Amino acid sequence: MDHLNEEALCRDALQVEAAVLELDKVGLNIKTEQNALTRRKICRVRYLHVLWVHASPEELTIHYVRERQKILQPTAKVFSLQNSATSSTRLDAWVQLLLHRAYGESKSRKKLKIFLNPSSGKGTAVKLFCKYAEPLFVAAQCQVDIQETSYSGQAGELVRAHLEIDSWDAIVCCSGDGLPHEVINGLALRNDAGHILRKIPIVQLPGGSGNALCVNMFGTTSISLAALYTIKGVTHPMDLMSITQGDKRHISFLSQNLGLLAECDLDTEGIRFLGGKRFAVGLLQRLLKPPVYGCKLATYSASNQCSRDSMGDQSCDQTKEMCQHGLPDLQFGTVNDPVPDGWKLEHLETLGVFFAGKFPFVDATSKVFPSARLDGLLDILTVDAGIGARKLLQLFSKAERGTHLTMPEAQYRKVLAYRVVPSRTHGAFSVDGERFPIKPFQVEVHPQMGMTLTTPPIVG
Ligand SMILES: Nc1ncnc2c1ncn2[C@@H]1O[C@H](COP(=O)(O)OP(=O)(O)OP(=O)(O)O)[C@@H](O)[C@H]1O
Repeated sequence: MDHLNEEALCRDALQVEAAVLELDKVGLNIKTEQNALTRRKICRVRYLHVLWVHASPEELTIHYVRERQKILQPTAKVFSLQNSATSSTRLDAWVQLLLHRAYGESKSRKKLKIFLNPSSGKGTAVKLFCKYAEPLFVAAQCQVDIQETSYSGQAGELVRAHLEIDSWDAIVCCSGDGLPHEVINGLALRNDAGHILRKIPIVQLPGGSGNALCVNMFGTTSISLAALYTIKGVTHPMDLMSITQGDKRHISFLSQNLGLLAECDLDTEGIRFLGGKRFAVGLLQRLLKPPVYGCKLATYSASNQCSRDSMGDQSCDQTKEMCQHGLPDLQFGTVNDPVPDGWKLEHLETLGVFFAGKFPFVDATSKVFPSARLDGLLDILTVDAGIGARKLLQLFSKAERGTHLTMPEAQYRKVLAYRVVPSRTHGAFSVDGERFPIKPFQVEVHPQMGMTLTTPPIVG
């Protein structure tokens, strides 16, 4: 390396013993010489994959991941600085530059509260976490506080009572969508719910059968990629919803699902070992004789009044102001109040599917709400039970790509709030994938009242 001295190197390159480390637009290039005369070997590491870097007077260590088929393997390279002429100031500046490019806007060395649900999905969440996610958090120097839940409700109790919750950079649920639902509802019971829900990102590592939060925010079902995106993720607000039923108020972040598709989820618990495939099995079992879930539907939509978009940030700011402490007041009252003026009433006597949601994907492969976004509105899909097996199958196979809305049988609405009064008293109704009783319910959106993490821009 004699031909390369420090002056000859630009600010982005660092000479260490037997190697030159260069930072270009997309990553770090480690150029090592094979022997004194011959070719150089170049190892390229994307900034996304750099987890941590630290330097002592003797050596420089770079922790990064190697990606093979969506599985990330943490690894480290150590470079001797013994005979290096590089000054410590320059070394520090280079390390800071690399860390800055590796993390961008994302906070490095996050403090993470991690809940593992041993009963999620096929029951492998804990094993998968230990094998594919934890080593990445360790290599990235995250402070992790890991808790395997012992019973349903424990994570909710803990986040409700925890005094120093403000110090967590994210709450990570290695689970299905039920545990994030539980955590959000635990936070919602705090006196400072409005502040905390808005501040602390809730993140999912895919450990269940649906894993919709992870798929929507990180675009993956790989647990190691989701762990990397948690390490490198940037904060992203999410709309939350209040659902009132009887005298209770719950918070929902994902969906409300009544009828055929809820049965495919809730009534297939016996074939849990199939993982995500149990939804498809449930659908095939019901295709020829889909259940009928007639209901009265009242909706308050963007066309009834100005849309949330045209209201700009106003409604969001109002929610912010209202909920600095506990939850905001309900704008449309509860399900026990008379239906507010100006709502549109429909009687869907032969309804088969009622599905309302806030994110495009409801599980890893079903893009039921292709136009759902952070707009303060809720998307609703209804399908009549009498459309026939062929059309039903066509509709749900198209939903994989979100192209089902071109079918006239798929009724799609965007609303600010709605109420459903089911005709039945038994059957399947789920909120964020969790079973709820079949009773009248009313839902309204709280724009940007929640927080999560999304993939950093350097994912490209
Ligand atoms: N240790 C535990 N034992 C039993 N149930 C638990 C435990 N910890 C959490 N739970 C409950 O398990 C329920 C389901 O959790 P989760 O969504 O993580 O799994 P899942 O139902 O398999 O996933 P999916 O929603 O993707 O199907 C939640 O209501 C949660 O409160």
